[in-house]
Amino acid sequence: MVDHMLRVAVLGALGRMGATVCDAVREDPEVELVAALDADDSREAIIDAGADVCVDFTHPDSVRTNTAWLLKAGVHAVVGTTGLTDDDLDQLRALTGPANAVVAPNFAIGAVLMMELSRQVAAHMPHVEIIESHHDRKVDAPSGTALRTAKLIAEGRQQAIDVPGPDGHPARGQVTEDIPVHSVRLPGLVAHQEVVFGGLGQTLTIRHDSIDRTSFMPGVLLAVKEVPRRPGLTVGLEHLLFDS
Ligand SMILES: NC(=O)c1ccc[n+]([C@@H]2O[C@H](COP(=O)([O-])OP(=O)(O)OC[C@H]3O[C@@H](n4cnc5c(N)ncnc54)[C@H](O)[C@@H]3O)[C@@H](O)[C@H]2O)c1
Ligand SMILES: O=C(O)C1=N[C@H](C(=O)O)CCC1
Repeated sequence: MVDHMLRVAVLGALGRMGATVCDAVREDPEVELVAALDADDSREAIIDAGADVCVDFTHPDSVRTNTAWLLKAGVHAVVGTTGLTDDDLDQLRALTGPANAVVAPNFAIGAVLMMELSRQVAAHMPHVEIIESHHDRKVDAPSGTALRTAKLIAEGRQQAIDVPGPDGHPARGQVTEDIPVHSVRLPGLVAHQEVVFGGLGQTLTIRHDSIDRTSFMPGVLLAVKEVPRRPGLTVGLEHLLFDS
């Protein structure tokens, strides 16, 4: 357990999210920014700075090795970068022990609620498609949030009586967990998602919009403060919000 002000490092500090996280950490009196690193910097600086926790908002290609390195080095990891597969998560889980990790595809509280509500609705309205819309500099599609939403909806659908049959979904988005996901990439957008359910003579749409990257900061700071006391790997911010 940490008995001093929590020392925080940020990987990806020059990026859109990393720079916003650095500002948020600097403004929070309970935590201290001790290292702000980007692609050209050595990760050893995290150790040299005595960081307790490192936040990763880098790139889907680097997040696996960054997180494995942090856990082996005994630094708690808060990971917002998308692209980790279930196999990656299993491998990272096996590396926890010296340190813990919280991985979340979306740190916005509203997005977490959108995903949880979608899981609940899917038990009653299993016919569903996802439309996710992001800024045009985003490197991955579908978004991590959409993939996680599909996984949670698949869990919810297991409670449903009227499960949709395998009708193919021809050429309509990328099908994941038997759910078509449509990805829109446009300048002017930040991060948005609609989960559209259809039933007999009715639809239900759950929509979340991040209109500014500050929307993710309360969730990131919560994870930074919680990760030292959450043993192992925690996937999804909902566990920090809803689990006792
Ligand atoms: N979980 C969430 O709430 C959430 C929110 C927004 C974005 N994201 C995800 O965060 C990631 C980053 O998004 P962004 O918009 O900030 O991207 P970005 O391209 O603006 O920033 C990424 C930064 O990481 C740096 N970088 C790349 N490899 C690195 C490495 N090995 N070590 C250190 N720095 C490295 C880049 O130089 C860049 O400055 C994406 O995967 C995105 O999907 C997640
Ligand atoms: O801007 C991004 O990139 C975002 N990525 C996450 C995702 O892929 O779900 C979260 C929202 C913003």
